[in-house]
Amino acid sequence: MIQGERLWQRLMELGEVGKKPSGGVTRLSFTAEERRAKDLVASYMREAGLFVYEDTAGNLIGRKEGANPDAPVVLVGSHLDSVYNGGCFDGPLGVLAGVEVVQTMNEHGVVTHHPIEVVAFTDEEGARFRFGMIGSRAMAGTLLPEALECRDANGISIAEAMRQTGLDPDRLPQAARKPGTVKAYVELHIEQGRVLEEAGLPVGIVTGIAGLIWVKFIIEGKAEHAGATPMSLRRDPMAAAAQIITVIEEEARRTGTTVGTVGQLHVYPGGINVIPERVEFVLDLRDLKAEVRDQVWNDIASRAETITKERNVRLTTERLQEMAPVLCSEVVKQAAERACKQLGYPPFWLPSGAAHDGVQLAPICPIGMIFVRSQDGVSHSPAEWSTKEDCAVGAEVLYHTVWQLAQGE
Ligand SMILES: CSCC[C@H](NC(N)=O)C(=O)O
Ligand SMILES: [Mn+2]
Repeated sequence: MIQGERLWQRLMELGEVGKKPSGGVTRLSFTAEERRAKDLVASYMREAGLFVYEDTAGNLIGRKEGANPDAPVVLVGSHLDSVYNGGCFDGPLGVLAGVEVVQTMNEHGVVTHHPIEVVAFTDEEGARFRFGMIGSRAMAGTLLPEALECRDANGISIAEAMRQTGLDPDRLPQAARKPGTVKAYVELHIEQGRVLEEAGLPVGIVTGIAGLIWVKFIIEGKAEHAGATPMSLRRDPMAAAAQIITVIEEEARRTGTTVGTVGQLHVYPGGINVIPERVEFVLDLRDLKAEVRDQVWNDIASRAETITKERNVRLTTERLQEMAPVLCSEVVKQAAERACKQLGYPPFWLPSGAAHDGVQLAPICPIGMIFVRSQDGVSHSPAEWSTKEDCAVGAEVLYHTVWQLAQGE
């Protein structure tokens, strides 16, 4: 039913927006690149025969009316923003597959009981500010006004960034969906891991989404001369940071299910011949079980305290964001299972180590996800890749899943 070639062409065209000479895509929220991406996707949505609008959080939405326009809407989509130097599938595949699904329905005169809305959520990745999922948090009504004071590396707040793109942050709460107005949320996404590739399957059904915490570590010591300061007299925050990052790896490995990463580290003042005054880094810690993740965090925090006391440096930690693990709903999983069987693909269930907007929507509606195989499991990199065939299979499974959810009462 769906047109795999059209989906692929749109994916490749959108992938050029924000592409850097490195071949990676950088499309941060509330930037000119993201605006260009939204304008391009809005044009696809209009080609698909959708009513296109943006809500007050900047979420781009294309609506296909239902036989009963007052029935709760079936939401399908993902995000268009990226990490720094990312790939062209993480996010865009889910949005463009959603457009492909409703365009195919319109082209075949398919009318569903429920309206369907394709959504491109604002800032899922959290690459620009200290937390992510701004658009889906706003839609769920959980984004507090004070969160908009959070600033990026250039000191620009979310509120200012919104104003720069023509949005009024004071109106953001209007993006919240009233309880009972969303029947379900379904997202197609690349797996970003290698489980499907190991299983030799193009698609999988997501059982649950891992819960994460992002914690900023600030370690303050004493800036001194690298050559004239004996090792025994130093209060070196970099050496402490190195020891703590090694502890993070040790503690995360211990459970076999937890993952701990430090991908961002800043050194002040940053001179080759200067023992640093301050070192800052952010821990990304995740597990499918909150209690396991939190126990690992407690162990890391306790050992970090001991290390910094022994080294006579000052440790401050700041929790930037926290998301509880979320289980996908039976109603969506079963619809996806029927879709796989209908299309001749063995249903295969797997968890998501990556976080997704469905985590934010889970309190207001049933959520579910379908994964498409990632080549070598690579994501958040220019090497991120899925084949045209696998993307088409994913979109086909999404079509039959959304169709079932939008038909029933
Ligand atoms: C704001 S949390 C970051 C979300 C991001 N999601 C994906 N799919 O890469 C991640 O899992 O890193
Ligand atoms: Mn991502």
